[in-house]
Amino acid sequence: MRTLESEHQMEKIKDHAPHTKPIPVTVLSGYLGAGKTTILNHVLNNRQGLRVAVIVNDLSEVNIDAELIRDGGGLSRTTETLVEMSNGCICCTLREDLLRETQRLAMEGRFDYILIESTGVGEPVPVAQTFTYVDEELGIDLSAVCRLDTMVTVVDAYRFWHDFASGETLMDRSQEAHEHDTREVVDLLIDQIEFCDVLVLNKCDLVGEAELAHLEGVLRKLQPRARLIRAESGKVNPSDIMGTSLFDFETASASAGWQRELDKPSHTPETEEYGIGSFVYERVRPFHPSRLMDWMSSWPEEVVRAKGIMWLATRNDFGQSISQAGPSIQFGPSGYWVAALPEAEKNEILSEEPELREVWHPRHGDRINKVVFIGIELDRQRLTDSLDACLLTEEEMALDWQSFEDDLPNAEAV
Ligand SMILES: Nc1nc2c(ncn2[C@@H]2O[C@H](COP(=O)(O)OP(=O)(O)OP(=O)(O)O)[C@@H](O)[C@H]2O)c(=O)[nH]1
Repeated sequence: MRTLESEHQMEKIKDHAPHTKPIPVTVLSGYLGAGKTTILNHVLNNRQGLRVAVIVNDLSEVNIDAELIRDGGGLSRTTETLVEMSNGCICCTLREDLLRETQRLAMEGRFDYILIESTGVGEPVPVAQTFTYVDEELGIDLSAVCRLDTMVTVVDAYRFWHDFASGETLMDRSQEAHEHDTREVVDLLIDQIEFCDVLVLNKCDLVGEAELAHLEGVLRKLQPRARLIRAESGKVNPSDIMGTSLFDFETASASAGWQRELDKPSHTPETEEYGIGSFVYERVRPFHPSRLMDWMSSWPEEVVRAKGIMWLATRNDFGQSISQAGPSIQFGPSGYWVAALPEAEKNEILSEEPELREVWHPRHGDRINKVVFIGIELDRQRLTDSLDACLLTEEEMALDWQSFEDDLPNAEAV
């Protein structure tokens, strides 16, 4: 059944007359060594006659993955193309090259499909954006010649928790994309997981069933929309990652587990598989900066991911963004509260946004603490109580809020 469906899907791709219809594109992301090249080779060896062009991006000068694909025997030398993009990352320094090369391949008119392997330290959002906007400077509109079909993220089932908890930066591992790259490994893992249509959990041969099921539960919570596929040695059905038509920029941008949780009208707790749960902390009262700082420095270990907006008494005009994944915590100003804007501007926004009017507080406007916590065996009551203890007390509410000590980070957070 699956094979027939899969053949049908691949036939449908071939039916796209390459000269008239935009060529579908799949992008493979995933941290270094997760198995992207292995999957690519497997798919190329099982591509059922599709004419595929491949773009392989490598940070180093020598494009090892390109060599592996050439040696993997998946591509026919005469009819297919392997484009190597080395010495940079297609999500930043080589973005222009990606635009030009993809356009060139699409316009050649001899391919049914384009497969792109991103570097392990690449972020999927900017790569996907490349397909959705018109580059005025270069005069390239990729959407006219190709169509982003599927964003795939490969996760290494064996290394995941190790990388997640390592607390290391890419620089610590000499894996930085450029000299000012200060990203943490865990933030990259999360960015890749939260923005995709298909999650391939690879290297399942190296992990026991119970651990796999648990990891799947966590991934589903972090990314509820994506299709989740287990794989060993990159063996996925090509139709799982090609011709799915799953990609849509806006949908993908709103598909992270925390986002979905925030967007829900009510936050009733759901049944928890393997103890993996989430909840939203919501209070219309500002935090005391030094108590919040103490709270953050002993961050509860059971929280895997937290994201949201915080209201700090000492920064009454700006909402503060909080984004945590494992040991990485990013905190800083994210934008003006509407309530802090000049009267005319505030009224204009309020007249245009009925949803905002609905939640508007008579005294504090849109100022609020709203944070999603995703974790394992979360003790909601304890978390709630400990956060409540960081809010201003009745007495403090009547004091001058600027008099409180504030040593929290003040740089813009992600
Ligand atoms: N045990 C096991 N090893 C695997 C599996 N998939 C891939 N590997 C091995 O893992 C290593 C890394 O695989 P690659 O496919 O090169 O990973 P990648 O994501 O392309 O790596 P980078 O290009 O460095 O980002 C290779 O030695 C593969 O043979 C798997 O499912 N199980």
